[in-house]
Amino acid sequence: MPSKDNAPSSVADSQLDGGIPQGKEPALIEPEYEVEVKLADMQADPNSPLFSVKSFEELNLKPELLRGIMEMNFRSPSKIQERALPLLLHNPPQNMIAQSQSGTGKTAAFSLNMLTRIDLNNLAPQALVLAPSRELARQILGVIQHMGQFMEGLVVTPAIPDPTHRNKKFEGQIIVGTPGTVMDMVRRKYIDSKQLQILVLDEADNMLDQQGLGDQCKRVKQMLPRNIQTVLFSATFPHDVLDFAQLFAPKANQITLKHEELTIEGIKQLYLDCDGLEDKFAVLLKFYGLMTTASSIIFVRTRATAAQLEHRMVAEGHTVAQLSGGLEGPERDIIIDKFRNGEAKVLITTNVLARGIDVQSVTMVINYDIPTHADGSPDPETYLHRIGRTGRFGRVGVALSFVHDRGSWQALADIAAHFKTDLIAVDHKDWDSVEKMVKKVIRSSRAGKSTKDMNNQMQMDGSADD
Ligand SMILES: Nc1ncnc2c1ncn2[C@@H]1O[C@H](COP(=O)(O)OP(=O)(O)OP(=O)(O)O)[C@@H](O)[C@H]1O
Repeated sequence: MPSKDNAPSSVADSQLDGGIPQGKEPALIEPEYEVEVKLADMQADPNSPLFSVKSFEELNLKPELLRGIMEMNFRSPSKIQERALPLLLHNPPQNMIAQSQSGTGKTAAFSLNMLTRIDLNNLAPQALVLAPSRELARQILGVIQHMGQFMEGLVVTPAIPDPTHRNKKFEGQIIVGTPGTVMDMVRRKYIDSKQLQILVLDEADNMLDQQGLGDQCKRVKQMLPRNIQTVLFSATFPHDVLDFAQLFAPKANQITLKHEELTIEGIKQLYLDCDGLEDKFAVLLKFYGLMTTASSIIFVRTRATAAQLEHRMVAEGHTVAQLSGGLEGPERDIIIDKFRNGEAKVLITTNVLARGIDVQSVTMVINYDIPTHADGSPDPETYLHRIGRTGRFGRVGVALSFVHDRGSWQALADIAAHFKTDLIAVDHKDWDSVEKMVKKVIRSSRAGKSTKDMNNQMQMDGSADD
């Protein structure tokens, strides 16, 4: 990010001005990144071919599970799947702490391990997944069901707040839930924990955060069998949380990312400098005048801002949906489902949906408020998770952050410095170039262009094409 005194470079100057050819839809290619593998067994060689696979077939999966993967159109494992799966599936089961960029297929990695290890003839819970939001828990449940669709007898059960599921046992080989509900249900013996063999924490750094869900997750774990295989996945593991993660999942095999590999090259990170709060809203409206068809998520800091923004945007004639923790569960389910199926194109939300949500049509993430911790300091992890709602599995996407005063500008500059990335300034006095850029990314995304296709094309074609 340039200093505030430097004249901002307009989007017209940016890389985004390459022309994208229309043509056949290519297979998506994961962005390049390196992972570091540290094995619990110090004698073993982490680079041994035993601990990496290049195809799903090499994993000796059950045929019906392999069929499920093919049905999902997964042609080959992603990098995290290549490295994590042999370690997860190895016997005797070992704990794992694994980090990989957003949208690179962590869900499939931990789901395949569970689907491989469960006994379908036994309806007692054998694997438990904890996720930080009901939306993410429901999404993970959907992935497991999709992947296991040919496994006869498979039952996957949600454990999220549900008024229709009172005083009933939770049956099913795999339970996916949020920590509060799971803690309550295990304690009251509605979830029988005796035969649980696997515990997965998705978004593990968030789940182990001592200021937030850490206490609940710790209590759940204390009620589970001692030798349970504990699997922790996230795109981010700040150092202090990693220390606690190592206590939570002792002797774990570890897969980590280099710090500078954290941001995804397919997500074009831009920012817009506004003249105060009212101007910020006016610029947002103007921006949405350009954005007619693509799906986007607008992140704000508080529930009150989410509701207010919804109200004001609707009054201006925009069709938007709003989801925050203030709404009841079933209402939240309706809203996210509407967004997933494209009925609502714009979703205004808080950090409740910052993590994990996978809606491939999202081409744009807007940080209307820059993410900060409760004490007001910048929150780079949340920034990374928020922008990771676009650019999924090698797709292209745009993350646009609004700054409106010295404080928000500094917070964004600190976040950019943290990830050693440059943010490109959008000149909102030059709406023509903004419009061109937005349309180009939307078009590439719709055509299923991968990051590589787009970057290659940009190198070949330096000038604007429309
Ligand atoms: N091997 C694969 N081949 C093709 N697509 C895949 C493969 N693995 C996963 N995907 C797809 O990639 C997308 C992102 O996967 P997933 O939601 O698991 O990402 P993630 O790493 O958990 O991201 P986040 O950190 O945001 O939670 C999904 O739509 C999924 O279907």
